[in-house]
Amino acid sequence: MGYDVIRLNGLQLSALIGVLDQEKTAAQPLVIDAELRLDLTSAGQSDDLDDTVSYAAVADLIEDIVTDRRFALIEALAETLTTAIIRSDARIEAAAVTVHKPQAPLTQAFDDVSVTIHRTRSETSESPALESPRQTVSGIYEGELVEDQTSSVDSPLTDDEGVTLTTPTAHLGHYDRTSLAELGHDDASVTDHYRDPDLPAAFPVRSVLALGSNLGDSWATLASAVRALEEAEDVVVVKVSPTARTKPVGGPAHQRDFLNRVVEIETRLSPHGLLDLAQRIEADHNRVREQRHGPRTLDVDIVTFASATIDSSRLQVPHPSAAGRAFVLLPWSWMDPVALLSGRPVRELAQEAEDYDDVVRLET
Ligand SMILES: Nc1ncnc2c1ncn2[C@@H]1O[C@H](COP(=O)(O)OP(=O)(O)OP(=O)(O)O)[C@@H](O)[C@H]1O
Ligand SMILES: Nc1nc2c(c(=O)[nH]1)N=C(CO)CN2
Repeated sequence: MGYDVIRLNGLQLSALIGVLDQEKTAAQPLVIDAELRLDLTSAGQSDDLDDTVSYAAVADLIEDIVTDRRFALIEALAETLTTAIIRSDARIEAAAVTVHKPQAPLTQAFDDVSVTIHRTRSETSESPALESPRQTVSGIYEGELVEDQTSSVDSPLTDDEGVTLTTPTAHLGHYDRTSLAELGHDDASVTDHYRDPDLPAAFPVRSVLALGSNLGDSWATLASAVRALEEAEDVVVVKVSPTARTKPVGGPAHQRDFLNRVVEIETRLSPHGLLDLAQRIEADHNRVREQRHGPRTLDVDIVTFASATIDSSRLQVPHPSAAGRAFVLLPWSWMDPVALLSGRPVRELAQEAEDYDDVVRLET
């Protein structure tokens, strides 16, 4: 599938929206942009409206929500619109909505203020995979941060009474920009934190891992590696990509095709702690390193770790080769159609990768 998008830009509406009293009684203009990601191949070929999502229907949906509901924050409106758009049609894989508030009550002259929310279908809480981490967010983001930070550094995660938590999901919250902004932490401070790759995370962070296998029963090995991640302490598996059959990139000739998958996790492990876990899982699956890029029962690479850039003797993040490997990028984009790597859409990077045509999706 290509990188297909329907865009509706500059939809002009007015609404009662804002935190200030004056905004609760007088409507003000809003401008809304919406971007929908879906496969437009059949519409492009059939020229039939039934094969696509009508932008007019999207405009009506947005207008209904803006008119019928009241929000204090443009974040909340953008979130509601994004989720509603994705749920309005099963073919929409992801959506992004920007809400501009050009007459926001600021004392300074300004051009525009806006918020953009990106969501994939799996993030709109229809997916059970995301529900457990999201349910646990409040404990971490509503005032327990300081205790969490100190206790997470060198002791197992504990609850309020100091009892060790037994379920891996119980202590992990959803990490996103809004939560950090609310706490006065921006991405830069999070990135700084990981400049010491041995420091465990103060926040549960998202990390993307790439799995590959071309020796033994690769299908079973990848399934077992995902299980090992699910069972690992301090890790919650959030999403798992479909499996790809891929031609070997580099390494000796006449290797078998690989099976590749990508997994998104949330973790409080340090970057080096996560690398140790990845290497333990490789070792448990009889990984023997013989040749660079040679056949392997299991390879587990860390592709990203929050927004960190890490360059230690053992670990480079983002993984230095990931941006050019369709065998990583394509499964990642199937799992998360709006994923970014170093600011670039993963789907675009995949299309530019030399091995793009050598990747076959095996599952829906
Ligand atoms: N992001 C990363 N993820 C995993 N290993 C990494 C990463 N960055 C550096 N390394 C280091 O790379 C070393 C070699 O890893 P490995 O044997 O898996 O390489 P490879 O699979 O042959 O090649 P590639 O790293 O290109 O996939 C590991 O011992 C590890 O310390
Ligand atoms: N198709 C494919 N090619 C590779 C892979 C892999 O996982 N899939 N891993 C490599 C080294 O990690 C080298 N080459």
